Formats: sequence, structure tokens, C-alpha cells
Amino acid sequence: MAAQSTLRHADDPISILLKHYVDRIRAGLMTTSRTARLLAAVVLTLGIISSSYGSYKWYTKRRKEKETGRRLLRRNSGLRGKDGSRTLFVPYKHSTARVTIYPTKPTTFDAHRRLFLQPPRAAGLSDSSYPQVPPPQTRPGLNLAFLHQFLSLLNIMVPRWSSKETGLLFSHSIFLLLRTYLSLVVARLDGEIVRDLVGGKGRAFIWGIAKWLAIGGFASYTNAMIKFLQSKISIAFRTRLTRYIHDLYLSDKLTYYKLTNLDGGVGNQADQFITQDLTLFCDAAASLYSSLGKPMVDLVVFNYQLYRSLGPLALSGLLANYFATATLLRRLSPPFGKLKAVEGKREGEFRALHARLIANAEEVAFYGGDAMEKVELDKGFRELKGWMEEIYRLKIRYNMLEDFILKYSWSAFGYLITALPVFLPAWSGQGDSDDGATPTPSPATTTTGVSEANIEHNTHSSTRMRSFITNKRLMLSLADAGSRIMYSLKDLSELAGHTSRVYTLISTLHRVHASAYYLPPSQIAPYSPSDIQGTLHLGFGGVRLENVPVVAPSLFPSSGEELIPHLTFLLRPGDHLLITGPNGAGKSAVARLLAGLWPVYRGLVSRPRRVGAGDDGIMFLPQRPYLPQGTLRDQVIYPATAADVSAAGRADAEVQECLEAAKLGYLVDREGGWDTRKEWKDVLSGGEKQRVGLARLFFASPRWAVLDEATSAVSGDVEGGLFEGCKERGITLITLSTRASLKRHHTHLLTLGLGPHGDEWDFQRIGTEQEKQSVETELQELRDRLKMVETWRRRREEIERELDRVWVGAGDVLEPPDYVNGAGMGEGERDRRAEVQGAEDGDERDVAP
Ligand SMILES: Nc1ncnc2c1ncn2[C@@H]1O[C@H](COP(=O)(O)OP(=O)(O)OP(=O)(O)O)[C@@H](O)[C@H]1O
Repeated sequence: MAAQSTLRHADDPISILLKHYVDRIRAGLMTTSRTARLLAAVVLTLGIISSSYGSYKWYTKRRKEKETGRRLLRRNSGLRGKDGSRTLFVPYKHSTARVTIYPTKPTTFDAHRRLFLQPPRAAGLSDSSYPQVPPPQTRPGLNLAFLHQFLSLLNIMVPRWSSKETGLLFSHSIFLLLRTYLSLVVARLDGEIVRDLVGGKGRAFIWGIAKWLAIGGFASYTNAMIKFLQSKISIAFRTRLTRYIHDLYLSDKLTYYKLTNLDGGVGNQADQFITQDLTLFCDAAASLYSSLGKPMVDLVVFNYQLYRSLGPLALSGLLANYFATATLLRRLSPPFGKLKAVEGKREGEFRALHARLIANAEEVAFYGGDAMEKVELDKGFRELKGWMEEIYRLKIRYNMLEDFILKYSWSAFGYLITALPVFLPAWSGQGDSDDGATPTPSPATTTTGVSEANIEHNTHSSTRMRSFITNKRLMLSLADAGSRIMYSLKDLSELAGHTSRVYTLISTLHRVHASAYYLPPSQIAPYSPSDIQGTLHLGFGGVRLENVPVVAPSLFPSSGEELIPHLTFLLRPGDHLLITGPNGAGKSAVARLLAGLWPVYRGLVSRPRRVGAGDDGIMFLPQRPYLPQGTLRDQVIYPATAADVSAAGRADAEVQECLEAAKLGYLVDREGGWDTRKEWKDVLSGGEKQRVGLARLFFASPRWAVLDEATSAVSGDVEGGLFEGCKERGITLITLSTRASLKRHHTHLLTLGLGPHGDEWDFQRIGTEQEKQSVETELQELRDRLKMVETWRRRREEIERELDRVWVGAGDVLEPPDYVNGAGMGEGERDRRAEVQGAEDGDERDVAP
């Protein structure tokens, strides 16, 4: 009414409203005192000034942040927070966006270990006598194990009630409820529109269409939001899980190394688990919420509505129908969970083959091994394809049954139910309502039989028509909801497969992280991960091994192979050690023990505390130099980051100095500056790569360094200078090499691979009496061998002379001895010998002078 009245005015209603308020303010100002007006003016001015200042401050801060972001992005760097958080800047549109990553607290890992390593017995995930044994992969499917696994993962995905994910799930639920409500409204409106159309009520019909369009617009927005929130939830889950996994995987416990080399729980497919399986799991989990949550709500609401309009009989029929079909489908459905889990594994194997080829492309190209690699790749793909085809074949039968039940048998059932009020009004919910009381012809005949004389009859018919349409739509929605639930059963089984993969990954990571290899004593194999009794002592001023067996480990739960039974030596700062011995003697194994890669099964290993720079640091340069992604600067400062270096106040000049010390000073100009990014492993030569390793060592300047053939590709003229450079910087060297020429740069020598079985060793100071003695003994041994060779040569000449005299003497053929004539031989053999002898004699005769 108000709208109609304003329309009668000639003036614009907005300007009238504005005028009204201006007049009111003006009247108010007239009545206020001068002081109050002054005060108000001052407050207003101050407000304007402070808000302008605030905006200016905000703007300059934002600009500074953007500049910092651009600079750090260029330098491949970030910021470190006091709480251990890292702030990274990532490219976003034309600028940068700030991302802060908080590390997972160790207490969270401790709390979760119970979920992943000690699942409840009821879940059937563990050995009943030793529940702490990490769960073997149970058959993935809809069972208690799946429930436990999913809830455990949910603990990571939604860590708190106050977390962002809860908010997202809540908003998603609101939109899902809204959509259900809108479906109800649409069902009712549908009935009304048809009723008005049949009743010939033009105005009401048009108004109905208008409402339909308005609701349609709102419903489309709701649907779009549901999809958007579903994707947001999936990404949020993935972010939580990925960060959690990365914190476990890249911990100081070297989980990333031990996972493949010692545990083997996920084979060498950790990458496949973290990228592919995790994504599939998060997508499936997020979509399940809407694909299962919405139809569930629909089912309750629509069933209630149908109960009201169709009565208890219809509802019991509906429920019985659900139950029967769900049971049937569950019985006949193939094990989708298990199939999905195996599919993931096969995908991983195929991907690993490709990753391997990319990593070794140069070697394969040199050998021309493409044909062989192709065979392997084709084989891998054939296996994957076979598996996928098997799954699709299994799905045909199931999909057929599913479609028939959910689409056709359910609609037929729906018609039967909606017909209840028509044929059995007394049984339906409308039994005593007046519009259902009249025995009627079918709705179709009613619509054609509208006449002036039978208004009451028509009213009843159109009401019945409306309720039929509404019920039919409700039935359709219900059938849709029911079928979506049934379809989701399949999705749920597939989710069980993905859940099992992700759960297996996280529990294996926890097992490696906590070294939780508990087995009953009778099942512990010697030198297996369950049999680690030695100690790795960090924070020692030198390097010491005491009665340590050097054992090449094996995957859990097998035994490792003993290379050296007991190794003992002690080095103090300044004791430069050369470890030498034949290939495979266990030189690198000693480095792996010191670095903590291989377990100390027995005895004691002591070493400086940190791996890396500093006075309490020990740095390892491996045989194959590793070049990380990033700038040229990153190659030299690795494993430190640009953030660490700038926090320590170290400049590029220092990095340049280290490059020069490694005889690589030309690199910065050649490659176009410190911020150049390239695929460095392809750009640098073998020797250059090793020298970058040395430059890294100079930059870090640790107290100790272990060089594992780290200069094998460096030219001889440079190598000596590099060793001396290390020593000048106060670095004590432990060099692993087969080249005895490096002895002159060291003070101690450890020789491995001695003795008949190659498991003995010798440790001594270079240049001592004992060492001279041992070199002397070695030389004497060589001289003796040489003498033996001389003796044998002389003896051979004597024998040859003797033979000459025996067989051919001054041109006459002599009688051969008896044994040559074959005394004591068989008849046949004697004849053959005689024949051969005859032939030889003939030859002799021909050539004899
Ligand atoms: N990750 C591993 N798992 C199990 N065994 C290993 C592993 N790495 C090496 N081995 C085995 O340990 C033994 C010692 O290897 P190591 O690399 O220490 O030899 P090395 O003396 O350094 O030889 P080279 O001079 O060829 O480098 C070898 O027999 C090798 O097969």
C-alpha cells in the first residue's frame, strides 16, 4: 500500500526522503549550542585526519609488503617467524600474495600416533596380540576399519571446532538445507501452477510463474554455492593433510630417506600417495558430504511430507523399498574400495617408471636404451590397462541393475504410492479430509470435465490434481534423493579405497618417524629395524665409532647384511682421515652411519650435533652432487635458504669468494647473475657440480666434513688446492676414496675390505713407524712376488730347453718315453694316441732341419 501511495506523488520518492532528512538535520543544528557545534566540527576534523592517516599507513605498509614480496620471490626466499612459522610470497595476478605456514606441533604427532599406530582392536586393523604393530593393509571396504581410518583422517582435516574447515562445512550445510527447502517450495509451487492452469485462474497462474522464476534464480545461486563450497572444502582438506604429511615426511628424523630405504611400507611411491591419492581422497570426501548429506536431509523431509499427505502405509512401503533395494545393491556390488586401492597402486607404478626415465634421461640416451625403456613402459601401461578394463567390466552388470532399480522400478513404485489417496483414501493420510471423500474418476478425466453445473465436484478435482502433482514431484525428488544415496554407496566404497591408501601412508610415516618397529621377541630378526640396540650420540667434539657393526640394512622386518663385524676408531679435530678400500667394502656405509641414515644396530657412534654449518656441525658431500631448484645463489648456500643467509647478515660477496675458492669464480658472469634460475644439473659439467659442492662446504664452514668421492671428477691440479683450502678453513676432513694419492692430505688412514672375506679393517696414523713398517711389508711382499715370477720364468725356460732336448736332438727324432706310448691305456685310446703321434711325428719330420 505504501508503494502505491508514493507512486501517486509527482516527485521522486528518494529525493523526498532525502529532503526530509536534510530538513530534520537542519532543524536539529538550529537548536544546538555553538560549543556543541564547535566540538562536533573538531571531532569530525579529527576523524577525517585520523582516518586519512590510517589509510596512508595501510597503503604504505601494503606497498612495502608487496615490494618485500617481489624481492623475496626473486631471491627464492621467505621470512621466518619466532614460532617456527614460515612466510612465503607466491606470484598472484601482477603482484604477490602472502602465505604463512605454521608447523605441526610435536605434541599433535604424539597424540595422533595412537590413532595411526594403535588402532582399536574392533577396527580389525592390527594383530590382536600386538596392537601396536602398524596396521597391515586390510581389505578396503565399508567396514569398521574404514570408519576408524576416516575418523582418524578427519582429526587432521578438521582439527578444531573453531577451524576454518568447520566454518566451511557449516556454510555448506546451510546451503544444502536451503536447497532441500527450495525443492519443497518448488514442489508445492508446481502443484499450485498446474491447479491454477487447470482451474483457468489467469492472474494466479501468472503470479505463480513469476514466483517460479524468482525461486529458480535463488535456487541456481544456491546450487552454484554448493559446488563452490564443495571445492573449497576439498582444497582445505588437502591443504591440511598435505602440510601434515610434509611435516612428518621432511622431519629431522630423515623420514623421506628411511621410508623407501628401511621401511618399504609404501614402496617407492610416496610421491604418488602424496599427490594423486591424496587429491582423490579429498575430492571424494568433500563430494560425499553433499552427495550423501543432501539426500539424507531430503529423505527425512520428503518422507515426512509424504507421510502427511499419503499416510503411514505409503511411508512403510517406501521405507521397505529403500531397505530391500539397498540390501540387494550392497550384496551385488563388486568390492569397489579394494579395486580403487589397487588401481591407485598400479597408477603409482606406471608413474614411477616415467619418473625414472626422466631422472635418467641422459644415461639412457647415451646407452641408446630407448627401445628397452619403451618395452618396460608399455608393460607397465598394459598392466594398468588390464586392471582398469577389469573394473569397467565389473561395473557393467552393476550399473545395469542399479539403473533399473533406481530409475524404473522406483518410479513404478512411486506411481503406486501416489495413487493411494485416489484408490484407497481410507488408508491414506487424507482418509477423513473432505476432498478425498468423494469417489472419483481419474484425475485425467477430471481435468476435461469442468462445467458450470458441477463446481463442487471441480473444486475437489482440482484440489486432488494439485495434491497429485505435489506428491508426484515429492516422489520424484525422493526417488532422486534415494538413488543418489544408492549411487553414493558406490562412491563410499571408492572413498574407502582412497582412505585406506592415505591412512596407510600416514601410519607408515608415523612408524618411521617414531621408529615404532615393535614385534614379539620371537619374531625379531637380527639386524632388522626391530633390533636396533646401538646409540647415536650427538654433540661429541670429534668422531668416534666403538664396536659398531657396519650393516647394510634391509626392509622391515628382514635382517640386514653385515659388512664389517666391529669397527672402532676415534678422531679429534685436526685428525684428517682417509677411508679407503675396494668397491663395495663399506666406505659410504660409514658415512651413512655417521649421518644417521643407517641405524646403529650395536655399539656407539658419536659425532658433532648438527648436520650442516657451525662449530658443532658436520657436513656430508655425497658422491653424486645434488643441485636444488632455484637461483645460482641457492646452489652455493644450500642447504641454507636465502632467508637464513640474509638473517645472518651474509652478503653475495661472501658467496662469490667461496665460488672463487672452488675455482668457479667465472660462473656468476657466465650464467648472468646470482638470481638466474636454470636446470642446474643440465647446465654444469660433472667436475663443476662437484666444485659447487666444495663451494657449499666453504660457505657453510662446518667443523667437520665427510667427502664421499666428492672430488673424483675434479681435475688433479685443482683437487689438492681444494683439500688444502678446506684445512685452512679449519675443517677436519673424512675423505672416502679409492685413490691412495689423497693420503698426503690426511693424517689417518682407515683401510676397509681386508682379509679373506673382505670384512677386516686397519686404522693407523699416516707417517708413523707402524705405517712405514706396513708399507715396507707391502713392498717386501711385492718384491717377493716379483722374485717368484722371475723364478717361474727361469723354470719355464729350463723346461722348454729340456723338452727341446728330449723330443728333437740335433735333427734326430728321439724315442718318446713310455707314458707317451700309452702304457696302461685301453686299446682304442692307444690307437688314437698313436695316430696323433704319427701325425705329429710327420710334422716334426717336415719341419726338422
Ligand atoms: N641402501 C642400501 N641398502 C642395502 N644395501 C646397500 C645400500 N647401499 C649400499 N648397499 C650395500 O652395501 C655395501 C657397501 O656399499 P658402499 O656404498 O658402502 O660401498 P663403497 O665401499 O662406498 O663402494 P664404492 O667404492 O663403490 O663407492 C655394498 O655391498 C652395497 O651393495
